[in-house]
This record gives sequence, C-alpha cells and structure tokens, in this order.
Amino acid sequence: MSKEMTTKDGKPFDRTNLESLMKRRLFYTPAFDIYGGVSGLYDYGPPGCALTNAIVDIWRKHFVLKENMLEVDCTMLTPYEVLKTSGHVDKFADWMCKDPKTGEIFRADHLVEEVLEARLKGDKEARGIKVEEEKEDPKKKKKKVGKVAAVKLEDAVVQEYEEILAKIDNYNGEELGLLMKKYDIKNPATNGELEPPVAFNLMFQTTIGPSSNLPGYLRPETAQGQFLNFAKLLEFNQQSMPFASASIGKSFRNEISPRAGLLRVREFLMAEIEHFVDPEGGKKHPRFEEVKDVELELLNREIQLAGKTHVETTKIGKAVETGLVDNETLGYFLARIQLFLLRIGADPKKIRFRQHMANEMAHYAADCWDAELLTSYGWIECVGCADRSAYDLSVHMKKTGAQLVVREARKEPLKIEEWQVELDKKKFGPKFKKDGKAVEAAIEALSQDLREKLSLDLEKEGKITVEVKGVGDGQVEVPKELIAIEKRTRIENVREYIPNVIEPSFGIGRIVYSICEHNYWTRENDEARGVLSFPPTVAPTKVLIVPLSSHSDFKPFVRQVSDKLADIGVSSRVDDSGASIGKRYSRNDELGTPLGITIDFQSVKDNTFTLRDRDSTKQVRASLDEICKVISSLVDGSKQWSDVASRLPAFEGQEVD
Ligand SMILES: Nc1ncnc2c1ncn2[C@@H]1O[C@H](COP(=O)(O)OP(=O)(O)OP(=O)(O)O)[C@@H](O)[C@H]1O
Repeated sequence: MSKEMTTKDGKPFDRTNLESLMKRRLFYTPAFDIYGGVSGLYDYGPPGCALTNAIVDIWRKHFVLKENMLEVDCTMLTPYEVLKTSGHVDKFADWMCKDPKTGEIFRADHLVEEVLEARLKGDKEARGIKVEEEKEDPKKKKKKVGKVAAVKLEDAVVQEYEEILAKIDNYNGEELGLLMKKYDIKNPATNGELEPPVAFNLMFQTTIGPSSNLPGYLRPETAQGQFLNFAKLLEFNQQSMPFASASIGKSFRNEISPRAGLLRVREFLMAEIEHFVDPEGGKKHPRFEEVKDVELELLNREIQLAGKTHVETTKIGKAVETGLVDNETLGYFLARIQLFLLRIGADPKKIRFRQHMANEMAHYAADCWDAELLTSYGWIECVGCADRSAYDLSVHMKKTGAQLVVREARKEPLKIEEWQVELDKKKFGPKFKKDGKAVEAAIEALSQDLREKLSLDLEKEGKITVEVKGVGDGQVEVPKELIAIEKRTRIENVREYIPNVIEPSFGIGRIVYSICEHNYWTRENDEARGVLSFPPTVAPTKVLIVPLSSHSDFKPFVRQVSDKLADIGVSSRVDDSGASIGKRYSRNDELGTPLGITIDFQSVKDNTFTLRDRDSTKQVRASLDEICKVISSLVDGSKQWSDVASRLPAFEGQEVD
C-alpha cells in the first residue's frame, strides 16, 4: 500500500522512515519495552503527549465549547449488569480461529484479508506488473502472511478477491468460515487446517472489590456512562432538548491481533459525543443551515457493493435532502467531523465517509457512517458516527425502571381513543392471592388489538383468558365481575418519549497517527531530513529558541524570549547545543515545531530577533513584541504565515538551513 501513498508535496511516502522518526523522537514507544513489551500497548512520550493534548484541546473547543455540550467523566470500571443490559456481554466480539496443532490464534477477517492481498500481489508479479516491496522493520512483528509465489490467477478470481476485500468488514463468522473453505485459507506458516471461526468477546473482565462477587469489565467505550446519567443531565439542562453530552477517556478492547502500530491497540483514548434528539420531526438540527454547503465524499452501501472506493463529493445539504444521509443531525455531525479533521491538519484529499453495510453495524445502530483517513495501511476508520436510535436508553430503562425519558408539555392537548382496562381490585386480590400481581401486570401489558378482541370475549362469554407466565398452566381465566374493558377517550397534556441518540465516536490515537502521516515529508534532495508540518495549533511545541552560539551575551535574551512566550501562553524549547543552527532547526522540524526565533549579535545590539517559518524556511526580523503578536495569531490559528510574512521585513542575512 505504501507505494500508492504520496506526501503533501507529491513524493512517495515512506512509512518506515516516519515510524522510526516517531519512535526515535519519542512520540510513542512500546509499553514495558525492557520486559519485551506486550502487543497492542504503547506509551506516549513528550511530543506524543503534547500532540494528543493539543488535538483533544481543539476537539473540546470545536465540539464541547461551540455547542454547549455537557462534558462528563465517568468511571472506566463497569459492573457486569450494565454491559449485559447494553448487549456488550453477548455481542461485542470478533471472529477468531485456532490452529489446533500449534495453538496459534488468528483474527478470521484479518487472515482472509492478508491471504487474498498476498495472492493478488503474487498475481501482479506473475503478470509482470511491478510491485514495490515494503521495507522491513526488524523490530516489528512479521506479518502472518509472508511473500506468496508469483502465480497468475484467473481474471474472474481476481475480481472475486477484489470484491471480497472491499467488503471484508461485513462478513459474520459463518461467512468467513465459508470463504476460508472456498479459497483454501489455512495457517500461512504451517499450511495446517484451522478450526471454524468462533466469537471472541473483546472486553477485559475483572472483579470489583475483594469478595469477587461483583463481576465487571474495563469499559470498551465511554458511551454507557453518558446514557446512565441521562436523566440527571436532562435536569441539569433544564429539561431542554435537544442536547449533547461528551466524554474523553480511555477505553479497553482485548483485540485478537493488535497490529499497525497505534491503529489497533488494546487501550486507547476516545472522545465521544451522545447527542440526544427527538425521534419525531425528522431529527432536525438547529444549526444544520451553517454546514449545509460543506462538501463530503460519501460512499454509501450501493457504491461499496459496486466495488468502488471513491466518489465525487456532495454537499451535505443535498445528501440529506436526497436521503443519501438519513437525517439532519447525522448530516450535521458528518460535516462537523470533517471540519474538525481539517482543522487539525488532515489532508483534504485523504478523508472520506463510508456507510456501514447493514450486517456490519454494531448491535445497537440504526445507521452508521465512518470518517476514514487514508494512510499507508489503507483507509482507516478514525471516527464512527452512529445513529443508535433509542436502543441504549430503552434497555437500561427496562432493566432498572429508571425514567430515561423526556416529558414535554403539549402545545395542543392530544385526544386519544383507546381500550382501557379497569380491575376491581377488592375482588382481584382474594381471587388470585399471591398470583394477583403477575395477573395484573399481564393484563396491563395487553396490546390495544388484544384488548379490543378480549372486550368481545368478555361480552360473549362473561370471562377472558390471558397468558400469565409462571401461573398455573400459563392460562388464567378472569371473570367479568373482576374486569371491564371499554373504549374511552383520554386527554394527554404531556408528551413522553425516549430520545434517539446520534453518536460521533473519535479514536484519538488513530487520528494522531494519521495526522502524522498526512503531515510528513522530507526536504528536497535529502530523505534524512524529515519534517512534520503540523498546523501551529496542534504542533507539540510551538517555538524553538536558538541562540547563535553559547556566547554569554545571548543568555539574558534567551531568558527574555522564553519568559515572554510563557507569558502569552505559548510553549517553547531552547536549543543552545553546540550544533549548527541548520542542524538544530532540522531536529525540530522532525518534532513539527512550526516557528523558530534566532538570537544573534544584532539582537544584542537592537533587541530585534528573527522568526523562521518551518515549512518555507523563510525568516523575518522584528522586535520581540511584534514577533510575539505574530506568533499568537499563528498559534491560535487566526493567521497563516503567508498573511504575516509580507508585513514584516524579510531577513536573509544568515544561512540557517
Ligand atoms: N483497537 C483500537 N485501537 C485504536 N482505536 C480504536 C480501536 N477500536 C476502536 N478504535 C477507535 O474508536 C472509534 C470508535 O469505535 P468503534 O466501536 O466505532 O470502532 P470499531 O468499528 O470497532 O473499529 P474497528 O472496526 O476498526 O475495530 C473508532 O473509529 C476508532 O477510531
């Protein structure tokens, strides 16, 4: 895949170089490294933390602040009952298959994907089509499927493989088993037969407290905590709808085969929004107008079934109007997600939105679109945006009896004609004794259609028969002296409903890595000089301060500049090492530091400094006050280098690069 990827300036992208840069400069590192590491667990170093924090900070401003969302921070430890009710205990699983001889475990969809991709590569070679080899990283685990012999496949088989790969996320265990049989997919290392795929639950189980009778899990998403607090949040919001809650925190998934660095890990930072909306009235959004002209690349189900991976962009207003995207609220968030990704430096040509196929959706979702970013690992889901309907609130309400509903005064009272049941409670108790409550509940739960039918039985036969589980043989007769069923008119002044939920769910680690890929390039004619062109708003450190040499005259100026930057809230680093200025800048290009201030002999004379732009390497010269004003406007994102450079005198006196 890496051969198809290019950097912003159109040169081939080299993943090995970027990943080694990120590890060398401590963006991230395998956790427990000196103990040999545990796959899927990583630690972030200083630039990785700063980059993550900056992205989270922009996320808060872009979503929470802008839309007055209610941020919560809920516990990660979650009791069994909650996740049983939400469906995760039974359904939050991937398919794995085991080699009974070696004990090796494979994630079934990943294995099918890797084998078919390798065979397609072999086919290309056999046809004489040049295939670029990925450089091997000796420290990285080898892919399960090694190089496959150059064997030409029939054209029809190539097409079948390509169609399967385009839909690889959509197969269930049985279907994956059939594919493995049909295409003779075995353990790639030993060619041994594999057992059919079985479901593997991805949650980490634990027990809460010393008595070990309260089983629990580490949460696999932050959403459940938000749902459980719904009634309190609604009250906090003065019963006003629609509203959204938001949460940022770690989630845990026991992935079968973590791979691709930060992209599939077992512990990761999530930022999730639960937007609660009235299901009636087309799920309108009050701010949809503001985004209706945002253009998105939208791959719906039909387009994917046709095997396409790319479409023309569509205005989100049009997409909602034509039903391509189901409703305004979902559309609003898709547009806002794209604006966020662009704001933090995603390449506009490498963003698309892909609709989930019906059988691919999570157990709770009614519709779902993923924001995917193109990386050297292919298109990667970085944000899932699901319409979870009223699923979660309904199941928790049913289980606990908590009223997770909205009550709204009706503008016009509603007249409802309905079949009402009246029980003679005085006679009811003595007749049914201990079963009274169960019989009463079964009658209350009767549907309108059944009530109508039973009213006729009552008239004709003087009694009705109702099904009551666990009482006698399950059929209970109720005589007409105990019950009346009549059609009456009820006036309803208050409307009660369970809100639907639209949930944008961001995997921050995947976004951090993809943004690094999108912003990585190397200087002209020098592959060793990597640059990370993060926008100043997200860059881990904003300014590098470089005194021309270690001359003692420069020291007070270094202090003056770094204090002034700290005063205006801008992060900086001093590099007063003996390396050449060019080398010092080059080291910080790798960290993505967008601006550099040089202190030279001129600074000592007239208190002016040079300010250097990382991407163009152009410099200007001005007083510290002027430079700080410029830096502020660049770092808060209100200005670009091109806006400010022309206003200040250019500086060309000193060769720094
Ligand atoms: N194992 C993981 N490692 C890193 N990020 C993850 C992982 N699983 C999910 N995410 C992130 O959390 C977001 C929301 O989670 P969601 O449940 O929608 O993912 P998912 O559909 O299970 O992902 P995938 O299909 O890739 O496993 C994803 O868009 C992704 O950015």
